[in-house]
Amino acid sequence: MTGRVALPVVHRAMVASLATNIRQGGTSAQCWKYDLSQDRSLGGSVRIGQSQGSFLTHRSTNLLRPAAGTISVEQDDVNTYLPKGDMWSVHKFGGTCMGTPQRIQSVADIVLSDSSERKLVIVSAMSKVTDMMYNLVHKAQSRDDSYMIALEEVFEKHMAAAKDLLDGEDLASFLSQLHSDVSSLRAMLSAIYIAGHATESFSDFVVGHGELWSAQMLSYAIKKSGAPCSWMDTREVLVVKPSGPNQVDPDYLESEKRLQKWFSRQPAEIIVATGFIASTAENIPTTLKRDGSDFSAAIIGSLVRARQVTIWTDVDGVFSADPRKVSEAVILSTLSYQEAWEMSYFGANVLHPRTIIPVMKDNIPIVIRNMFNISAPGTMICRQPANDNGDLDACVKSFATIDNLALVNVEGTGMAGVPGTSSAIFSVVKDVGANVIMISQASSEHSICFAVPEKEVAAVSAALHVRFREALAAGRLSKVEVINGCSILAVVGLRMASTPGVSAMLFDALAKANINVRAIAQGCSEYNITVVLKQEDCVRALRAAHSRFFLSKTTLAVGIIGPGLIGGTLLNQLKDQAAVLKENMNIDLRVIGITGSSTMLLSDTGIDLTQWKELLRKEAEPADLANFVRHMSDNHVFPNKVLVDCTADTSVASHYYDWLKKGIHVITPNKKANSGPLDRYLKLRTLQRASYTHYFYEATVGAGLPIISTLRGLLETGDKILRIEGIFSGTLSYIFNNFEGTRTFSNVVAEAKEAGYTEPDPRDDLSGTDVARKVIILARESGLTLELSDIPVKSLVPEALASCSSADEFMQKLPSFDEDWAKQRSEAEAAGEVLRYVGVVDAVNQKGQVELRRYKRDHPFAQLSGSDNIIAFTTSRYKEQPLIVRGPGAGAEVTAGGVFCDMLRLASSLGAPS
Ligand SMILES: NC(=O)c1ccc[n+]([C@@H]2O[C@H](COP(=O)([O-])OP(=O)(O)OC[C@H]3O[C@@H](n4cnc5c(N)ncnc54)[C@H](O)[C@@H]3O)[C@@H](O)[C@H]2O)c1
Ligand SMILES: N[C@@H](CCO)C(=O)O
Ligand code: NA
Repeated sequence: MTGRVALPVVHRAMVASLATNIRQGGTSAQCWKYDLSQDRSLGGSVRIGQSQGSFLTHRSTNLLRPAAGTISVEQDDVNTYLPKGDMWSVHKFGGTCMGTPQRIQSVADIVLSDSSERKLVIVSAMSKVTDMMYNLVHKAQSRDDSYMIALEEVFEKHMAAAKDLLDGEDLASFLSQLHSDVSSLRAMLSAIYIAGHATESFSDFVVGHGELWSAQMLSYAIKKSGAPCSWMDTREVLVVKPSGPNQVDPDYLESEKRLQKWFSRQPAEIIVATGFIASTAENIPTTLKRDGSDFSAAIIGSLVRARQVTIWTDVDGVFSADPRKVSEAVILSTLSYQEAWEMSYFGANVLHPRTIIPVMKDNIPIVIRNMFNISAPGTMICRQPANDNGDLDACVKSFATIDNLALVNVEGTGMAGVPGTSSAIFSVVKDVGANVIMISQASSEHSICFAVPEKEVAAVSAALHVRFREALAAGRLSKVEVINGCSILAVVGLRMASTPGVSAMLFDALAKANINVRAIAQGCSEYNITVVLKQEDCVRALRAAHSRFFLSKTTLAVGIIGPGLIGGTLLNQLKDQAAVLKENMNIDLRVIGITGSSTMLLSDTGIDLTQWKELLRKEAEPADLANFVRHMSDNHVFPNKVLVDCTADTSVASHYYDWLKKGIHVITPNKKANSGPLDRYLKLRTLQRASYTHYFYEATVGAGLPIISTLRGLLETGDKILRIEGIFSGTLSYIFNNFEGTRTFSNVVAEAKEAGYTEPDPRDDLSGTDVARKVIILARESGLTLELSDIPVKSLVPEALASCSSADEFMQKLPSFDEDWAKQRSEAEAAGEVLRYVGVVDAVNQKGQVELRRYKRDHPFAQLSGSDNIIAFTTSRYKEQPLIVRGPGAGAEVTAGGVFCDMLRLASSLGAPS
């Protein structure tokens, strides 16, 4: 029948009515109507009747016009049109995603939430079903009649899932299909049982049912929401031909034709298609073999020129390294096809390279996403990711390892310049059926080395010895050597090509981790650098290399010694602030060790600071400072390490020199090193000045107050220090600020101890030693070469108590001296004065002094409160009026804050943003 339709200028609606006319004439042109009226990217030609009518889409006006005059439409010739291009989004859901009725419902929800105009959804069988189906075949052909029970289980599983998921007519029609499929399977299996043999196509026929059922269930689940959805048995569409053992090639032309035809019958907006299965050109059911469903998705994505193919799985995307080996591994946002390809070779759980080919030729991006964590954006695999920022470290995308390899080294002077040696070697390897994983030959041609799986190396070596017996005997070859126990570390990144310095960074990281490289290979494509090393070094190498490229350069591995009042407070401050620092300043602080005097806690990647106290109690090991330091220096994951000494211990302080020598930075509020023997101090400072390893100690004087940094600032800018004078003891400041006649002296001392101002032993404060240490520290910082013993100190510890064996005993006995103190105080008060304990650095006369003085009530030193320190710097520039720093100079929070500040100073000297 012929219809005649005039189309001078046709708007979309007109095309719809044209299609209606055709349909009324008896042609099934639904899809044509559908496409023409909705498809913005439509173009090309439609053969209608005798004449060739070209419909051109005018993209800006949405007008369709026939290229020439009037078109006669003849029903038989109406070509259906499969829309292609931007509007198609292809999704693939694997077995795990289809594991339960609830998950199938979630899959339906994900599909429905995709706003693409058209969606093609490829599904695998419900999880475990493919194995169950193979097992049916296996049982039947082994004449094990329990295949019948196993078939019943398959039936039950799908019936139960369908009953959970569907209802009403949908359920009824699915179950009736399931019944009928199971009957034919029963017949097929019985035939296999009788024959005792299943051909590949019989087996493929049986196995493919898992996908048929899951696709139908999902399409019903989607339809429930009212969305137009059809399901597709891809055996009607996908045509493949065998191309090797366990491998098939798609026949794109034939598949496309069949897809067109299929679509003309069922032009739904959403199509759920079976993954994994296909048919031969002769319509015999077959499968796409390994990774079949991903492959189906890629082929179909290419057939419809999809906008994107999304592979849904149960991981957030592709990691930069195996996260079981590298806890720092990150999800990559993009990968090029080549990179994905390289990585899949190295066993990264990406995609089979074959899967990438169909989409790669059309530049269709593949996105790998986690169906159980929809908020994760996943990894996009596309042509050339656009996130290049020009950084060296951005050139490397990922790291992978292969274990259980052996290197074979064929060496000898007779190889150089002799064509055919390598051909002879590798034909031997081929003949024993071994797989060569990498090859390296230096240009001197004296040796060829290659890696094979360890289990194949004995055969390879034996065959080489036979083949080269004469050459070995004649000395032309000196040896055929096998090195067992090797691993490969592969570094993958498209942009390594043409970026100088990448391999230097890699090898530097390996060298710093003290890892010996046995062999190296880099193809001239430069996508991959392969390094062979000892298997036992492999994970360490992987971590060291990964951290070099992926960790922020201002990542600091921190070891805390002495988690007492200050150390503990610091740990809590780090816990609260770490995330902010990382987010805002890219400073990544990881506490990888905490040691007290009896126990220590170690971690390779970072201790959970929300529970450091518990962990230190429960999971700690006996403290051992040498092991603790070894743990820090042996860690090659982190680019920088710092030990923070929060003890008051002299022996801990005596190690700073060695630590700095090892390249470990040191930060401390402990005064012992800087106020200890002068020669040691000078040696330490000389080393500090000569190296790029840092030593910071701001909290040793005035706790968190900027005393050391102020002094440094003055000196470094050329100012001359004349005198530093002040109240340097938080404890003694507190005591004399509060000893006003209302409480006894010993009570006030106890309060200061309680408030955390005192040294672990308050006698260190009362004796003036603590102040003397601070005076020495500032004096030495100003260039004076004084020993602690050079400072005359007025001790406030009653002579009788100096020999108390403990701080507790001292505190208990202190009240007996309260009367003396009360007397001193009243005498001062009577004179309108207060008692203040002061320290002085007299730079002009090169000396220091610590004493208890009386000051008039209106003197600045008399105005302090709490644990205030006040330090006055008189210098050439600040001569008339000294520069004064004042504020709380003791206490847990301010001191820990001062130590923390030093850590950030360190980070900033390592390059953190300001
Ligand atoms: N408290 C303050 O206001 C203040 C102010 C500035 C500086 N500081 C200095 O801070 C340091 C710590 O003071 P604190 O008040 O926290 O003392 P603390 O006694 O509360 O803590 C010291 C911790 O170090 C541990 N320790 C001692 N020797 C050790 C060793 N060899 N190995 C490992 N751990 C060891 C102790 O067990 C204790 O847990 C001292 O050097 C002190 O001078 C304190
Ligand atoms: N015990 C010291 C701590 C600060 O170094 C003081 O009281 O000042
Ligand atoms: Na300070």
